[in-house]
Formats: sequence, structure tokens, C-alpha cells
Amino acid sequence: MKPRLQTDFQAELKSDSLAFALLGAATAVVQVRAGMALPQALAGAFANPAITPQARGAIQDVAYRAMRQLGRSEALVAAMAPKAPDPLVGALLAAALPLMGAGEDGPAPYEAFTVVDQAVTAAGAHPDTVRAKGMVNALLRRFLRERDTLLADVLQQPLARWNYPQWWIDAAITAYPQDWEQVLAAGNVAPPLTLRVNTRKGTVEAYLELLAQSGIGARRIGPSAVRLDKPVGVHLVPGFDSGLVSVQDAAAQLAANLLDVQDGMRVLDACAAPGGKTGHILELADADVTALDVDPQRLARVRENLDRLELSATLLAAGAQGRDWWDGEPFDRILADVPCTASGIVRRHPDIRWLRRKGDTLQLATLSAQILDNLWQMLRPNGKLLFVTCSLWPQESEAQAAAFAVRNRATRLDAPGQLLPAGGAEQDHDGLFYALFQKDATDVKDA
Ligand SMILES: C[S@@+](CC[C@H](N)C(=O)[O-])C[C@H]1O[C@@H](n2cnc3c(N)ncnc32)[C@H](O)[C@@H]1O
Repeated sequence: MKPRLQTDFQAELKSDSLAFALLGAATAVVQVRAGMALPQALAGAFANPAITPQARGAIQDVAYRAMRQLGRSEALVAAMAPKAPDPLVGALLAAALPLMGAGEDGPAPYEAFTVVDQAVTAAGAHPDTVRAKGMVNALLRRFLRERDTLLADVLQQPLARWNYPQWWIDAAITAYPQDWEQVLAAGNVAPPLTLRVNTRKGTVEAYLELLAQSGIGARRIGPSAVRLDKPVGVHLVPGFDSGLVSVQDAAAQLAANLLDVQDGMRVLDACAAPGGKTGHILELADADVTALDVDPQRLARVRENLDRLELSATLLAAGAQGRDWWDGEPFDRILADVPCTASGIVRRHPDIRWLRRKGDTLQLATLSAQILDNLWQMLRPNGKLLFVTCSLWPQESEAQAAAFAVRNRATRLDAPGQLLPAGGAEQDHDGLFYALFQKDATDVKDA
């Protein structure tokens, strides 16, 4: 039996070295391969008290690149290695190869020979990789020598070409026979940092001026949406800590306006955490908002975000498919940002494609249908329910919306429907789905 992988081993490497970043990222990659979400895996790597903010940034950058290129890197390793390497060795190679021009993630950020040298140093510093030091060296050097031939060979495989599992590629082709290549490619581009200006505290124009004074290039890409030319850490964003702005994708910023909340309305934000849309609703209207989420830890982040914005809501930790938390008073507006596969936000969460299984779509769509039917019963006649998912799969989005409308005799109002992920000068947003429903005033179906 193989010994347990030592993911918490503290290697004796300088924390500002690339070797340290490669090993930290490889440890995260190996845990994602075992089923853990990347942010959770990175939190483990960041728990080391000696780690500097720069080292943290470097590990995160290498790990995210590794996730976006994992299919290609694993195919390259399979093509070069006589037998499959141990998991941490494979992960170290998957962390190193994208830094050597194996992928499409922009220009290689380091000299290729530096990457080889540092990957070998990293291998030598961990008990689970030390015996493979020579193999890491030989394989990465071979890649440098035979790069073009090796790439031409592995790029024949869709997994290596697109960096998604085959079932995901098939699902994209089925759902978007015209646009599937563009959809897959959009998920492989590192996302920008998009902000939402809190219009309770200032105008978009004034905020753009503040950014200019701080030497930060930015552009307006939506009514309250400002995209920075280059992402920076949130605490370096002017006015972030004082609630002048929040981080929110431009497509997600459509929700609060579509919901059309007026002062005094009773609003339910049914799957609220971390509270991006809750905050936006409260920035736009003096409403009585209940923010519900099944996960108490995630709900704590709603509180943090609202505190930062100096706004308030009633927070409840409960499942939106149940009603034991409800006081029986109907809501004027309901936002149902239901749990989904998150296939529309893979540019932000590149680990998702490697963690999801094909069967997850149906399972999540079934839960979401229960949530939507339940919430509909809590809506006042003439009230509006906005159904949102960050999925690209019709089972979770359009087919779900159509079936819901039929089951509940809901009137469908104008809303964007499926937004495909896009990155460009004018439009830049995640792949979200919006459907808006109104309850007929004569609908007396009892709760
Ligand atoms: C897409 S996220 C919501 C994002 C949030 N609306 C925002 O804009 O920041 C979905 C949320 O649904 C929550 N969730 C999952 N299952 C749930 C359930 N059965 N009832 C209520 N919330 C649930 C998850 O914990 C997660 O926070």
C-alpha cells in the first residue's frame, strides 16, 4: 500500500522562490484531483504561518494556471512518461508545464530553464517527490527539446485541446452546436476584476476618477460595472474596505435591476451567500430583505459583506426547499439564485470542470426545481420571482425555466435568458441564466 500523501509537509524552501510556489500549487492540484475544491486546498497551503503575501499570490497564480491547463499537461506527461507518475509528481509537472509555454495562458511568465531548475528543486524538497527528481528533470527537458512535436501530437485529443473532461466537451457541443468552441475557450481565460459601484455612496464617474487618481486603469462595462485593466488584490482596490465598491461580475450585476425592487418591499434572497446580489438589492432600495442560505459558514460572509457596505438584512440559515423558517407573510420579490453546476463561471473557478461529474447536472436540477416550486408558494400575487443560475446546461437553465412556468402557470416576463460567457473590450461577463416570472393576481393556489 502506498503511504498517505503528505500534503501538510513543510518543505525547506525559500518562500519567495518559484520552487516553493510550484510545490504549494502542486499540493493544491493533487487535492483537487482527489475531489477537494481549489480554494479549500489553497487555504491549507496558506495555513503555513511563514508564508508571505507574495508567496501566497505566486502559489495561487501557479495553481490557477495549472487548473486551466490540466488536461493538456496530463496528456503531455502521459505521452512522455513510461508509466504514470505518483500523484504529487504528476501534480508538480502539471504546475510546471503551463509556465513553460505548454498552454495558451499568455506569454510564459518565467524563463523555461528556470522553471525546470525550480521544479527539480521542489521535487527534491518533498518526501513524496524526492525519488522522482531525475524523472522531473528529464521529462521537463524533453518537453523543451520536443515541444512542438509533443504539442502537435497531444492536441489531437479533445481533453488536451480544450482542457475539459470529454463529457463536458460533449455537453457543450450538444447545448451550443454553433458556439461551443467559443464557450469552452472563454472558460480558459483568466477573468478580469470587475467592480460594482455602490451608488448609495457615489457615482460611477466619481469612482472612475478616483481610480485614475490612484493610477489604476479601468473602464465602465455596465450601468454600475467597472472593469480594472489589471486585477489587484481586493484590499488594494480604492474604497473597497469602506464599501464604495464590491467585487461582482457584470452579468451578476443584472440581477438586482431585473428584480425591480421598490422601497418598503419585502424581498427574499433565497440562496444568498456570499451576498453579492443581496448587497446590490439593498444599494438600490430601502427594502426589507431576508437573506437565506443553507450553509451557515457561507451566510457569515453575507454578514461581512453587508457590514462593509453598511447595509442590513435578516439572515437565516435554512434550506430554500423547506418552509419551517418562514413566518407565512408573502414576499413581493424573490431572488432564486439556485445551486447549480457553476459551469458558466469556470473562468473564475477553473477547478470546477475537474470536480464535477456528469450526473451532477440532473441531481442539482432536481433540487433546484423543488426550491423554485417551494418559493413560488411564498410569492404575493403580482409579485415577481427572478430565477438565476450560473450554469450553461439547459437542464439547469432554459429547460428548468420552461418546465417551472408550465407547472406553476407562471407568466414569464422579459429577461436575458442564457448569457454565454464573454471576454472582450465591450462585453465581459460570466455565463449566467436569467428568467423572470410574475404571479397572476388571480392565482389563488394555496400555500
Ligand atoms: C450561486 S450561489 C449564490 C450566490 C449569491 N446569490 C450571490 O450573488 O452572492 C448558491 C448558494 O446556494 C446555497 N444553497 C445550496 N443549496 C441550498 C438550499 N437547499 N437552500 C438554500 N441555499 C442553498 C449555497 O450555499 C450557495 O451559497
